[in-house]
Amino acid sequence: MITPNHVPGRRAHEESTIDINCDSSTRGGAKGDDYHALLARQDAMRLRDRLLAPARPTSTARPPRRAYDGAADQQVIVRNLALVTPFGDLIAHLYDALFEQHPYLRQLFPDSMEFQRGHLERAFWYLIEHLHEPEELTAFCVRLGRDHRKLGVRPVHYEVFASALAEALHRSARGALGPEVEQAWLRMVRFAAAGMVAGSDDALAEPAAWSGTVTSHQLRRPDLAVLRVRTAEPYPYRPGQYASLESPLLQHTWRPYSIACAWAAEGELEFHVRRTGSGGVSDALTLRTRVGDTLRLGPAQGAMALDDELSRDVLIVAGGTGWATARPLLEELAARRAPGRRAHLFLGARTAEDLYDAPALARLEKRCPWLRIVPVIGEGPGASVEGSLVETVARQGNWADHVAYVSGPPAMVTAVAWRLAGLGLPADRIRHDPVAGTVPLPSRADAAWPAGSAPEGAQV
Ligand SMILES: NC(=O)C1=CN([C@@H]2O[C@H](COP(=O)(O)OP(=O)(O)OC[C@H]3O[C@@H](n4cnc5c(N)ncnc54)[C@H](O)[C@@H]3O)[C@@H](O)[C@H]2O)C=CC1
Repeated sequence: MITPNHVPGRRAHEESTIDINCDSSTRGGAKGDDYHALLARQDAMRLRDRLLAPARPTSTARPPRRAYDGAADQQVIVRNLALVTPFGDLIAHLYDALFEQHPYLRQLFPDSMEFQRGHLERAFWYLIEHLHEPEELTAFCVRLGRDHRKLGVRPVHYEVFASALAEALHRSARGALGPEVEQAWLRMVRFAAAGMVAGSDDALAEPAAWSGTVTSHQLRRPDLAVLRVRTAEPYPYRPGQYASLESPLLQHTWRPYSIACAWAAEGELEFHVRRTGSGGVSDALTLRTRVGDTLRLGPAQGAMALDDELSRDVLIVAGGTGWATARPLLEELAARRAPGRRAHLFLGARTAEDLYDAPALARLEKRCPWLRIVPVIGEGPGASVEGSLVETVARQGNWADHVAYVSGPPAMVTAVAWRLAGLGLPADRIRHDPVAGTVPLPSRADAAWPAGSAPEGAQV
């Protein structure tokens, strides 16, 4: 079996710290916590090496690796896709091979691999689609590598992954895979891995994951909770970004939730969670989490932050708990809006009671005369007479000169984004977080969700 000691190109300081094949018996009873303690020690050594090494540019400033001809590999891979699709089978073979070769790695993954497989499939499609754009691909992989630290993934695992992929490609192609196709796939994955390692290296000075204590838990609707969480260490983020949360009730299962406050007053972050079914993270966070419980948070992510220059009027369209993304943006706007600029908030809710954060809305409305708030109620008392959220937005303004921020159910985000694009708003001014689904969006911001995460209710 491959161990880190056999992995080519591995740096000396990685040799002594982690044996990825270790299990509880070989580690004298070491379980997941000890594994993460080992990783933290390894990170500290990598950081020390880095600080003592001569200065080098960060990944964002790093020039693209010109030697890699991604476009050529893209052609080879695309021409031979039939050999290894559907990816569902390839990915099943891949994880089988990975866990056969390195059983210890199984404990880094959730019990159910369903989401994981979906994410990897999306990641493969994303890689293949962007292989001719190395800069964009590198930026994506750098972000992914930073995020993967929370999962316990370390540089050495990428080569192990490539080896399992090679095995899976052959199993999928049933002996018909030539060396040209195999090598194109492996070069693609190693190119991505190099970006992820760079992202992980750049993030060495921050925790792989933040520990947070629940300080408040309010059930605002039978299926909707507002939680406040105080992190042990400062948690850097920009208003509009999201964090992946892991509950101790469902280890290794992470779900993204917007950080619903612009600033962490007294070190506390706010999250709004709608329960989407039984047994999942949203179920744990709404119905089975109490004050005093500890959650883990991945690094803040997402491209929904306000521009540095606020030179345009702003349109915000939010549906349901998508309000959690909208609220911090408005709070930040209230603090640094350019004189004369206006903002419009269209907030969709199933019923009037589902406007679950009415006091915060009322405060904003009172404080911000430049803000127009349009609640769009789906049914019952106060139901909108203008139709759906999308229709109401389309009817109530000329949005072509605005910058728009859209958050909510994936189908809503997709519908609003297309409608706004149809009304003349350029795609690069329609901002939204990644949307898992099969319908393409007008912008190209719909990159794959980070591994181990998916929006609650996402149609992966
Ligand atoms: N909790 C959080 O921090 C965040 C959650 N989200 C996502 O927002 C969604 C919120 O779910 P719920 O609160 O249950 O919202 P919901 O299902 O109650 O929908 C809220 C509103 O969105 C609109 N809408 C829903 N489906 C639509 C469709 N197919 N087309 C057009 N408009 C539609 C309607 O106006 C509806 O009243 C989830 O998918 C979640 O992943 C997004 C950002 C942050």
